[in-house]
Amino acid sequence: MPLAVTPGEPAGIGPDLVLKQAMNALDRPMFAIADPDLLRDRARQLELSVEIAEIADPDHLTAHTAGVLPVWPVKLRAPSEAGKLDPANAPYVLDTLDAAIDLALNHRAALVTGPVHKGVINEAGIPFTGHTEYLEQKSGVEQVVMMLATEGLRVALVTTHLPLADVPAAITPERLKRVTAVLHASLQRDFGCAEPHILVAGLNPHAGEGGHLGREEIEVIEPALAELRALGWDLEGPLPADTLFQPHYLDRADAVLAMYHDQGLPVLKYKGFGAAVNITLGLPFIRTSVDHGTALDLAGTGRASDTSLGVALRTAADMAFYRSTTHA
Ligand SMILES: NC(=O)c1ccc[n+]([C@@H]2O[C@H](COP(=O)([O-])OP(=O)(O)OC[C@H]3O[C@@H](n4cnc5c(N)ncnc54)[C@H](O)[C@@H]3O)[C@@H](O)[C@H]2O)c1
Ligand SMILES: N[C@H](C(=O)O)[C@H](O)COP(=O)(O)O
Repeated sequence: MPLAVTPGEPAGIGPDLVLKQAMNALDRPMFAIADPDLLRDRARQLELSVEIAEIADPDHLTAHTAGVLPVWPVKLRAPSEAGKLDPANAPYVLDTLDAAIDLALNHRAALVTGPVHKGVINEAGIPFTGHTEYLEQKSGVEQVVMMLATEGLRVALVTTHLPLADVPAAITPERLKRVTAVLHASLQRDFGCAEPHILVAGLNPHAGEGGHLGREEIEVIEPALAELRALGWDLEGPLPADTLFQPHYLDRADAVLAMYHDQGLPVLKYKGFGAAVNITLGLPFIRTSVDHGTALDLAGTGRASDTSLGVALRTAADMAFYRSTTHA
């Protein structure tokens, strides 16, 4: 199965990184879903000699040729300049995603996404909080989970892109159980963890300090974990988030479940920014992504690092291989 790559925001670094990766010898075929002229222009700007080869069908792609980027064409809505956002191209970004989702749902590709600019999509009048939520909605599954991974650490999130003030109310026993179930199943299915050991963070400082610094641990998290432990699952917590990210806990853990975005991701990115991958668990197809944003300051300069895109491509390829060999 080939890897379908959406470069994301056309004014960002996504197109640069896909072109850079196309120069490499990749062990699985890759194609971009994008405007071929955007990629030709960006290749010229970066002085990268990549041949843009338009395709009508990704099914015949059997191997990657270094220096050639097959492209499933989707037209820009307006001319795009590196570093300059234009809300007119927000629908283009979603067009590329929709084309990719359609292919992935039909088992014709695994999806690897470049960074989109959530703000400019909203400025265009389109409500959009992130790929994760968009993919959940488009594929009709009840619950997906955002997990970022780097060497030695996996961090999954109970809540994703929502204002901090809305986080406590969003952490319900039902959500916690659904998210933990998706994480548990994915660790078994895709990462070879037969009996996943999951560290669960508390929500409040010191995991609520016995109820003196917040009651969500006592009233929501502990009862939900007790129900899941009755299934035989190896869940440790709720643990104070400030002390759980240390070898004493991490050495025997398969993943950390953080309650919200900025509880878990700063630690993960401090450890592995540029060498991490964002994986959406619970979809009916494989989706990985980069660990960074659109970096408008670097678009078209050649100074953006493509290492995280490399990790995202390898992770998607490894997951596809693992699933094909384990018939998962
Ligand atoms: N996968 C995604 O779609 C994704 C992920 C994160 C952020 N975003 C979006 O990106 C936009 C900008 O976000 P931000 O400014 O917080 O984060 P950012 O990752 O774009 O930039 C943060 C800093 O890291 C640097 N940087 C980022 N990627 C780099 C790379 N590949 N090589 C070298 N340096 C790099 C940037 O130059 C900047 O200094 C926001 O709209 C955000 O929502 C998208
Ligand atoms: N939360 C992600 C991160 O910090 O890297 C990022 O915003 C991308 O999220 P989506 O994959 O949902 O767009």
